[in-house]
Amino acid sequence: MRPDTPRAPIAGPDTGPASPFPIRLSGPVIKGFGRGSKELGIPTANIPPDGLDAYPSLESGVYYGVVALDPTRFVYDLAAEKAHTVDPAKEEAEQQTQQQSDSSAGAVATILPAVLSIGYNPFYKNTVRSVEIHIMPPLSSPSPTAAVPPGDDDNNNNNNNKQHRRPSFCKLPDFYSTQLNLLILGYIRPEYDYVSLEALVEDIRVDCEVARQSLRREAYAVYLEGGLASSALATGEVVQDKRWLTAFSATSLL
Ligand SMILES: Cc1cc2nc3c(=O)[nH]c(=O)nc-3n(C[C@H](O)[C@H](O)[C@H](O)COP(=O)(O)O)c2cc1C
Ligand SMILES: Nc1ncnc2c1ncn2[C@@H]1O[C@H](COP(=O)(O)OP(=O)(O)O)[C@@H](O)[C@H]1O
Ligand SMILES: [Mg+2]
Repeated sequence: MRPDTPRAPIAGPDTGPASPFPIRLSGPVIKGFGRGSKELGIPTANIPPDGLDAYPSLESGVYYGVVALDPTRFVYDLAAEKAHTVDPAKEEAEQQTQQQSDSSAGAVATILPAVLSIGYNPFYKNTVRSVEIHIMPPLSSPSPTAAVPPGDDDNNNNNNNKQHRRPSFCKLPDFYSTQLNLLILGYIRPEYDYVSLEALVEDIRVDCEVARQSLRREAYAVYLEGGLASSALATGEVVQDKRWLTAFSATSLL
């Protein structure tokens, strides 16, 4: 059960990802148990856990990192702060008629911050291990999971309703079967069982904020979109990791 202790606002060393991080994981987005969006209001993109075989001592728990999705299937427009999916069949037809496509011709993947859980979801007592990734808006956008200051709670204004506003989480258009690349950069906490669904949701909300604050540090921000620009911490290894993160083979169109 979750211990009744306060949460640290940042996780992992300030100097940047320490061994075994960064860990590269990749796979198509698969179906989970269908609880994330429906029960918790927190969609999680599940990928097969096979890639973890290379890290047999990696413990179950909550981690933060950065993700990219195959841009021939899913486009996140940073300037417009909007996302849309691409229908591969339509794209192919357009390419055959030599028309220029706005979305996928030479499209480059956008890197976004993420928080993820690896394990058996003790609250739900799963018997199979899952890797579930919640993608967040860029750090330059307002955080949907920021704590609501006391008094700003809509449901508590002007009446005696004791109900608190449920936190909102980032919701994107569905991108099942799209190839997802993930770099895990740090560990946040173990997975717990909870006294209630609300307590689980609140801890995941805090995980999102811990991940965002942790990724804001220079040695982690270099992994994000535009993060290499002026940093002395942008080493050759970081460049290689980002190249891997945003590389998608043409076969993922099939
Ligand atoms: C950041 C994060 C932290 C999580 N922490 C826990 C946890 O401590 N205990 C738990 O049982 N499940 C945890 N979960 C998993 C949720 O219970 C899970 O996302 C939900 O069951 C949805 O599963 P589904 O994708 O199969 O629908 C966490 C998920 C995320 C994204
Ligand atoms: N911010 C987000 N992070 C991850 N997945 C998202 C997000 N927004 C929408 N999705 C979509 O929601 C799906 C996951 O929803 P979820 O309720 O967890 O279903 P499942 O149990 O099938 O994983 C993802 O596969 C993806 O298509
Ligand atoms: Mg899921």
